[in-house]
Amino acid sequence: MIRNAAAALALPFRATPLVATITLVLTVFAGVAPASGAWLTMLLVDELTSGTASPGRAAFLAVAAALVGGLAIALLYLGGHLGEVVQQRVTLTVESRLFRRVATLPGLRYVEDPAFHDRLRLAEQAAQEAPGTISQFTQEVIRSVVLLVSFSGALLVVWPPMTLLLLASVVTAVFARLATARREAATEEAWVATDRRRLFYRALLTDVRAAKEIRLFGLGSLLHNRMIDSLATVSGARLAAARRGTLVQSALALLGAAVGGAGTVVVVLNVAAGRSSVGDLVLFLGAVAGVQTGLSGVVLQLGEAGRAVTLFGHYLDVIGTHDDLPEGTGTPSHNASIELRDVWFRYSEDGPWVLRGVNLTIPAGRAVGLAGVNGAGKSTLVKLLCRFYDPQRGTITWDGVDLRELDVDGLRARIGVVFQEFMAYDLTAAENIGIGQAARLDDRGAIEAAAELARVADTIRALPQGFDTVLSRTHADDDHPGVTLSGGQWQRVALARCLMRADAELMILDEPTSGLDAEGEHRVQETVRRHAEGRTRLLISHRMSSLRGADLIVTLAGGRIAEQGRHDELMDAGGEYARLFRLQADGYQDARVG
Ligand SMILES: Nc1ncnc2c1ncn2[C@@H]1O[C@H](COP(=O)(O)OP(=O)(O)OP(=O)(O)O)[C@@H](O)[C@H]1O
Repeated sequence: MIRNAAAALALPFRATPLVATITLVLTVFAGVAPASGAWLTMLLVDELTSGTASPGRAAFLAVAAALVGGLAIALLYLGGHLGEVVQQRVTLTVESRLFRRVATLPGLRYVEDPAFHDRLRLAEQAAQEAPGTISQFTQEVIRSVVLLVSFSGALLVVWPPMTLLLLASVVTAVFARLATARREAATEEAWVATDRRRLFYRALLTDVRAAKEIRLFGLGSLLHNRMIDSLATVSGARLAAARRGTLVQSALALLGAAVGGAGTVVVVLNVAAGRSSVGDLVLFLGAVAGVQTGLSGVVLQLGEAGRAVTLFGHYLDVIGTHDDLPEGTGTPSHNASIELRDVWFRYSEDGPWVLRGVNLTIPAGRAVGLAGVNGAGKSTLVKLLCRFYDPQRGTITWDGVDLRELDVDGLRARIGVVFQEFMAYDLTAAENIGIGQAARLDDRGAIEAAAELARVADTIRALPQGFDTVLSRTHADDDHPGVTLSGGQWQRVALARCLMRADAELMILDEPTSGLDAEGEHRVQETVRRHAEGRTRLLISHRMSSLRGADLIVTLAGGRIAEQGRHDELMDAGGEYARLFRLQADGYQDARVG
């Protein structure tokens, strides 16, 4: 808690040292002003009721009291504005640090972990709320501490026990508020998973990709009910926490009023008995009102700040998250010969093994076809080659060097991939292709050449704004009307994106032509074959005919390599490959086909 609060408090000074310091100084002045005003008013009342009042002195005191009052208000506004400046800078700093950490996580472990997403949501919430809440609270505390100290000094002069009584009620209120804040933060943490489901249903209801199924299967009410149920559960829990907090606050406010009232009676009796002056009474009333108002502000904000500080811990956790893969430093050679030795892999410690001792050589410059039933582990193997995870046992080497020893960005720069679940970005056609090599995002020649290779260039040129057409209906506007491509056209765009990496030594194509029409598939395969000649290729497909021309065909079954060889060898062997090949070939037999 203390570590979180210290880090949160240090943030404004890190984000904008000068403005934060000026704000701090102004805040101290703003705290001193009310007590100075009350003191001057006491002197004025005593002057007027002394019986020997000097008009010049009285007028001076009146002007001074008015000036101090005006200055206090001006300082309050100025401090408020500077506080806003600090808050904006801090928000920028924390958001930047948070998402830099997320953007630079090398592996997929955290991104696939729901607990990490929950922490990230809490961290983002804290990053947005905490700096403002905490810096406002800090200002309030400084102002109130100065106020409390200065008025306590004044109270000590009038009636010392009152100072102790007020301080005691302050300490009680502070502890009660902190306990409530902790409960509120715990509520937030406990319900974040439920809230995640609410957001999931909410996103589904508005997702254009889900819209067809939601309508056809009539899922609208179901999803809506689930979303509202999640919301009701979370808001019920929040209300319960808030209710307890309000009860405690009200009780404390009554206690404060009783203490103030009792003190006032004592001082009034003292004035009536002639032991204190009327000025003392004025100062006392001003002090009690000032301290109670100031403190109720602090105590109210204390709840918000306490909650923000607790949640801020998640922000510190996220930015302090260690890489999910150990860092390598080696540069991969240009010779992409790949070797898997007894590779075992599973997605979680208690999950089933997906790969169970895979041994495979992918020779440099050769094409290897990979086949296997659904769930055999083909895409998993691709993810290991891209080093999104490390195998639990065994090694994968690139030209003899373990992937763990290579710089991960350097390794990935040498690989061009069409993933089975490729992304369709809501960007222009040129950007959708160019991001395959971000450094050449503006190289229109290279982008068009890649589109030609993937045989999608003519389709794109025919769009309303050619390569500048936004491939999205969601993010289009009047000036940039968007279009929706067909599934096969998108697949060609993804292939063009992969082909942007003209110098990639390893090309991985995971079902790259499954959505293409028969002629398109044939042509694309021909073009890719010619273009990728001499590079190491891993081709995954359920269409056995696509793999036929590969230098080596491998089938995965039960997490192991079941067979490998050239097409003719595997057909002669009569194993799983031959069985699947014949099955698919039979599907094309028709007496009318010559
Ligand atoms: N991110 C993940 N977390 C946990 N399990 C996963 C993950 N991705 C895949 N799996 C599991 O790993 C196994 C292999 O999946 P993989 O996607 O590698 O199969 P595949 O051979 O590519 O299948 P398909 O032919 O259907 O594309 C499956 O049982 C799947 O449920």
